[in-house]
Parts: sequence; C-alpha cells; structure tokens
Amino acid sequence: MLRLAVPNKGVLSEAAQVILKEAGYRPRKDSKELVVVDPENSCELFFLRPRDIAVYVGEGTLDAGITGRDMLIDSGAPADEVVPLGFGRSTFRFAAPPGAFSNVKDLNGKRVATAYAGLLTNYLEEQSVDARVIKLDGAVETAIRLGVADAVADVVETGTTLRNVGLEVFGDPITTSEAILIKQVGAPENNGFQQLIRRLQGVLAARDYVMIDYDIRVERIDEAIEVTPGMEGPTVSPLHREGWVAVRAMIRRKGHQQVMDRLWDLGAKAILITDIYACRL
Ligand SMILES: Nc1ncnc2c1ncn2[C@@H]1O[C@H](COP(=O)(O)OP(=O)(O)OP(=O)(O)O)[C@@H](O)[C@H]1O
Ligand SMILES: O=P(O)(O)OC[C@H]1O[C@H](OP(=O)(O)OP(=O)(O)O)[C@H](O)[C@@H]1O
Ligand SMILES: [Mg+2]
Repeated sequence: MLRLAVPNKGVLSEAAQVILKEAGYRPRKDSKELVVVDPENSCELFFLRPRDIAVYVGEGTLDAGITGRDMLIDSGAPADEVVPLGFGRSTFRFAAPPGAFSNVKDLNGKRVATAYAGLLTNYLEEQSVDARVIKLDGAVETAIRLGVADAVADVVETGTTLRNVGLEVFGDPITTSEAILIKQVGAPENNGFQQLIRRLQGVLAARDYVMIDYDIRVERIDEAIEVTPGMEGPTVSPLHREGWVAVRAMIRRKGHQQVMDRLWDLGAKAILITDIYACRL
C-alpha cells in the first residue's frame, strides 16, 4: 500500500488534488476528510499541512508527498525531489523599503523577518552574511513597518502583496519554487511509487503536449520531421494519394501555431491539432 501525503490547505492544495484525480487516484469527498483509502490503486492519501509533509516523508512514515520546493529546503528533512509538478510556482526573495538595500551583503548586522527560517539561515550562511533571522508565522511584510525587522525574505508570486505595503525586492532570488513530488532519501521505490511517478509524468505530458497530424509531399518529409521530430520519431503512414504521406507526432502545446505555420510553408495540408486526454510515455 502506497502512503501518500497531499496538502490539505493553502495554495498547493487544490492543484495537488486535481493532478492526483487526473492521475486516477480517488479524490476526497469533502475538505474535512483527512485520510482517503483507495484500494483500487493500493494507496492511502493523507491530507496534511504542506509544511509538515516533508517531515513525515523524511521520517519515512509516509512513502511520498506533494509539497513546495521551498518548504522542503526549509524543513531540512532528508527527502529528495523526484518530479517537479509545474504548479505553485513562486520565487523566494528579499524585500525592503525602496533604496534601503541593494544586495544580500548589505544585510550584515541587520534583522530579516521570514516564515522560512531554515531556508533563509542556510542562504545567509552560504553568502557569509551575519544577519539576525526573525522567525514569524506569516504576513511577514508588515514586520518592517512595525519595527521588528529591517528587511524580509518571503514568497513572491505576482508581487502584489509587496507593492501594497510599499516594499521592493532586492538582490538575487534566494530560490525558485514549485510543487514537487518527494520521497525519503535512500528509500526503496516500491511498485506503487513507480506507478505514481509514471502516472504524474503522463498527466504533465498530456498538459504540455498536443498531437499534430498533417499530410505532406514525400519529398518534403525530411524537412517536416525536423519541425515535428516527435518523442521517438513521428509516425509516417502512406496516403491513398500518390506522392503524399500522413504524419503524426507529439509537439509542445506552447508554440504549436508557429509549428503549423512552418509546416504550411513546407506545403503541408490538413494540419490538425488535438488534445491528449491521457498518456504514458
Ligand atoms: N501566491 C503564493 N502565496 C503563497 N505561497 C505560494 C504562492 N504561490 C505559490 N506558493 C507556494 O505555496 C507554498 C505555500 O503554501 P501555503 O501558503 O499553503 O503555506 P503557508 O503560507 O505556510 O500556509 P498558511 O498561509 O496557511 O500559513 C510554498 O511552496 C509557496 O512557494
Ligand atoms: O506575490 P504575491 O502574489 O502577492 O504572493 C505572495 C504572498 O502570498 C503569501 O502569503 P499568504 O497568502 O500565504 O499568507 P501568509 O504570509 O500569512 O502565509 C506570501 O507569504 C506572500 O505574502
Ligand atoms: Mg501562506
């Protein structure tokens, strides 16, 4: 039985449940359900706070979990990132009133408020900066105005929260984050875990790729294959029409209109793009 941790609240929760549902796992009926048993997939889903997930997985009490990369680093738990999941993207940045600081070295002897004390402490050590880390639970942007800190280090997505309190980012990004699938360092990967990885990768591929079909004259096929090389080479089938072939390949969803333009310029006809409902690569 695979024991999997899923964020029960917060920014990652909804998208994590959607990707697991698309991967064929049983969804929970309501937000109060904390454990879901899914016998069809030999899986148990535990709904936990995203911050705690790395701790459970690092201890080996759960086999795998979905959390944020920044949260995994912050926890210091012995868990590895296995699959980046492409949602919950953010950067982790320093911010302060405009003009106060220009890079991390300016923070020597200063106070920096954060909800990610582990992540920040490691980074300051790496940069040989001696600053005092003020650990808060959230809403850290207010700490400067209230005189508790000189700068903050926090999650930035759109930057709206910072703008609203008149702060600006400075220095290099401390880290970039997204939701990730994690497992305990060195833990054996059982069948259920391998299957979970393949299913999640299938969902990600179905989101990122589309299928393209087109007809092209035989003498242009090599040029066309350069435009649509597919995963392991495109399928090329004979057409009933003399001198023409039909081609089918997976291409990235992003930029598919440009690919269609290039094929059109090569003389391709009947160019069709279709969504991939599910796939296993
Ligand atoms: N706009 C955003 N705000 C906050 N976190 C975000 C955002 N976009 C992505 N994330 C990611 O989501 C995770 C934080 O999730 P969440 O907000 O649930 O945690 P939390 O702030 O510790 O919890 P809570 O807000 O309930 O105290 C991090 O991995 C973070 O990088
Ligand atoms: O760049 P933005 O799009 O504005 O998003 C970033 C903000 O969102 C998060 O706060 P959250 O809502 O999780 O509250 P918290 O600080 O209390 O955790 C984060 O801590 C920032 O404050
Ligand atoms: Mg939050």
